[in-house]
Parts: sequence; structure tokens; C-alpha cells
Amino acid sequence: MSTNDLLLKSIEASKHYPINFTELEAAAKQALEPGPFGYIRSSAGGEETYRKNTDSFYKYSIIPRFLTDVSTLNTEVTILGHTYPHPLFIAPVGVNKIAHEDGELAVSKAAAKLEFPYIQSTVSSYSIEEIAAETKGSSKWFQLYWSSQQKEVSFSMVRRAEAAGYKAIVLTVDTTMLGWREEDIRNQYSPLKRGFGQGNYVSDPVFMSALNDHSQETIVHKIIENIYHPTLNWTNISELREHTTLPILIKGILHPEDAKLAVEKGIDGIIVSNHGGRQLDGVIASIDALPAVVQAVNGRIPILFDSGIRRGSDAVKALALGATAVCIGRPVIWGLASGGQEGVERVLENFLQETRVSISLSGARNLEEVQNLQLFKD
Ligand SMILES: Cc1cc2nc3c(=O)[nH]c(=O)nc-3n(C[C@H](O)[C@H](O)[C@H](O)COP(=O)(O)O)c2cc1C
Ligand SMILES: O=C(O)C(=O)c1ccccc1
Repeated sequence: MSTNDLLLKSIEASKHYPINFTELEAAAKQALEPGPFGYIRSSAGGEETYRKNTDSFYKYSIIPRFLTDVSTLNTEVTILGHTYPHPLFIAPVGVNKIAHEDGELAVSKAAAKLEFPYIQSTVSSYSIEEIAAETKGSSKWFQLYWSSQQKEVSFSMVRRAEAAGYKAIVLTVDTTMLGWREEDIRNQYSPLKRGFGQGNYVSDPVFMSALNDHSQETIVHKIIENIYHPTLNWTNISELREHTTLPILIKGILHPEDAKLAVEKGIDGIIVSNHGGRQLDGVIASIDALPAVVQAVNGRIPILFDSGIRRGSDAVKALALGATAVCIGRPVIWGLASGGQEGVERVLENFLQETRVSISLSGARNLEEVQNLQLFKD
């Protein structure tokens, strides 16, 4: 099918669903209680970085080329030995059951259907094995939150991901502790304290066997204790390296020197991200951090990107600035909250089609040509 056929198809398919981010968020607000809605929507401190993440995209304008014959389009991207049909990934987002009962199962199934690689969070409501069983043959990566009290739990989860056919490990390094999130304080809302996000822990033999008892209170306490990991450092990454043959990516890089260090330490890829503004408020917008990181890495490892991607043209800008692929966060969860698996499918379909149309209308026919697009910066 040509891009045009697909575009018409998605116009039809989206008839009953919200289309853009603002509409999706409004629909999710209707569907959710203030606690869960606030948890997903909000970010850290005065939400300065949250606003900057999206506002900063406006500083970059695409300068299109015309008369290039854009009748064909190939959006394939090869990352760490695997080829993916498009450079759009699902960002790791935990505790999906706060948005919808089907949680990560709905998201991963929608992702499998539309061939978006799925990055599963450590704090998922469903386990690695439950998701793998429902999405056989699809591309999946595993995001790891380092277990500070029991690093054997980290190694066990990584082994399980490997056994389930996941293709990479994403170690998140910006969440040694949760950011200062005023909305959650206001709402007195902590998903972990309420027992969400346990799927990978309660199914983990190493985690469970170390507990004194299997009461909810003990499980919650131990997860919270483990997820607070301020000691995380480069030595832990070497240890992780010894426990998996999968490629390791680091998520949360913003400084070019950290990007260089990652390359020097043998890390296989990085994700430029500020966690959607949810960690340190006042940090640089993710899109503004990207160019210097791209320069520092100089093509040696793939660079994924997230934080602030709201539509296809945002993805094109990030790719043009040197990202190998981009990850979509909150839009997916709003789709989940408002329409379950079907809602996520609509969001992904719209993202895909807008990205494809945007690439073609900027005169590019593949991702190499997208990378060579010129951007004007205000
Ligand atoms: C509700 C919620 C939960 C998240 N959970 C995780 C997580 O478990 N692990 C992780 O690495 N990032 C997590 N993130 C961050 C996302 O991976 C991503 O960096 C962020 O959503 C990007 O910002 P955006 O959604 O504004 O585009 C979470 C984000 C949200 C909104
Ligand atoms: O809220 C988040 O951003 C996040 O990464 C997280 C951390 C612990 C539990 C649930 C989500």
C-alpha cells in the first residue's frame, strides 16, 4: 500500500478516536481518577523541563527539498544487528495498570501488531514471560531499574529477558531516586505503594526467595528499597556486562561527556532522554541536548531519543538532528487510558502515518536522507 492509501485508511480508522496529543490527554483525563492521571501527566518541580521538552521542538524547522520523486519510502533502520520497519519505538513506561486494566499487555500487543519495537519497563504490571507469551515474534527490549539491595535480582531479570528472546537491555540511569513530583504529593499518590508495577518482581525466583514472607507489605517494601539506587556507577555497568550477552543501552544521557564515556566503556547504545521532565526539573530539553551528544558519539553507537515527541514531525526533527530512532512515551499511555489496546493502535497508526508523510514531504526517501535534511534553528 502506498503512503496515500494508508493515510486514507487511518483517517477512516481514527473517526471515533482522539487524534492529537491534547485530545488524547483530555480523553484520558475523563477516563482516569485524579491520582493516576496526575501521575502520568505530571513531571518534576515546576514542570519547567516538561514544558521545554515540547516547546523546544518549535525552535527547529525542517527545510524541505522538492522535486526528488518521493514515490517510494523506506523507513527501515538497523540497530545493533536487527532491522526494524520504522524508527519508532515504545518508550519504557511502568505501572500501566494505573491507566487501564490490560496495562502492558494491551500496549505490547498493539506494538506487535504495528511493528513498533516495545521496550518493557522493570516496573511493569505484567511480567516478561506474560508479555512474551502474548507477543510471540515481535521485537522487544527490556528496561532495567538496577536493584540496589540485591543486584542478583537485576541479573535474574536480565537473564529472563534474554531467555524470552528480548533483543537488548536498556539501563535507565536518571532515576537513582524519584524526582520531586508535586502533583503526586498533592494527590498522595504512589503507584508502587499501592501495589502496582510488581509483575517482574513477584515472578522472579531470586526476588521472592529472599523475602521473609510474601505479604503485600513486604513485597512493596522490598521493591521500593531496591528501586532506590543512588549508588549506581560505572562499576555496576561492568557487572551487568558480565551477566548478559545482549547489547546494553543507557537511557537518560544528556551530557556529551557521559555519551563519550558510554562509548569508551563499551556501551552499545544510548537513549538521550530527560525522562519526560519527571526527574530533575530545570534540565536541558532533550531535543536541545541531542546535537552535542550526536557530535560526541560521532556515529560510533546508535542514539535513540525520547522526551517531548508528540507527533510524526517531531520524530522527523529528532532523526534529522542525528537520532537513530525515537521512543514514544505519554501519547501511548493516553491511548491506553482512553481506549485500551485499540486506543494504542490508533495512536501508533497515526504516528506512523504522520511520520511517513512528513518524511516524504520533506523530500527524503529513506532515513539516511532524513539525517541529511537541513534544519533551521531559531
Ligand atoms: C507514567 C510514566 C512511567 C514511566 N516509567 C518509566 C520506567 O519504568 N522506566 C523508564 O526508563 N522510564 C519510564 N518513564 C519515562 C519514559 O520512558 C520516557 O522517557 C518519557 O515518557 C518521555 O517523555 P514524554 O512521554 O513526555 O515524551 C515513564 C514515564 C511515564 C510518563
Ligand atoms: O514514574 C516514572 O517516571 C518511573 O520511571 C517509575 C519509577 C518507579 C515506579 C514506576 C514508575
